[in-house]
Amino acid sequence: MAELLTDDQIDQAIRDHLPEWKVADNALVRSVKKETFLDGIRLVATVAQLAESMNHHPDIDIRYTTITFRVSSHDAGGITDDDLVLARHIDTAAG
Ligand SMILES: C[C@H](O)[C@H](O)[C@H]1CNC2=NC(N)=NC(=O)C2=N1
Repeated sequence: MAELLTDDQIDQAIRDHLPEWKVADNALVRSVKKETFLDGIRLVATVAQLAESMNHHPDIDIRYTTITFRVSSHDAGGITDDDLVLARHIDTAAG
């Protein structure tokens, strides 16, 4: 199981690599606004494949064309490197 990151490590990672993300309730959170509902669903499907390949899964909230991803390591009870990696993959998929 990946090690929990410190608040400073998380803040540094957001500053350096994940500027679209914020920390809320011990998780990384980002919303993505797509042009259409189906564009959003396609993004969800892409992220789902990535998550399965990593065996690390985001919480996903779908509201019309806005998709919100919430990423944390359930087993570790907070934010780990696995979450940073998944967040980077989500950014790539989101375009
Ligand atoms: C049994 C299975 O490998 C675990 O439950 C995996 C599944 N996906 C997961 N996803 C996330 N975000 N955190 C986990 O701790 C986690 N654990």
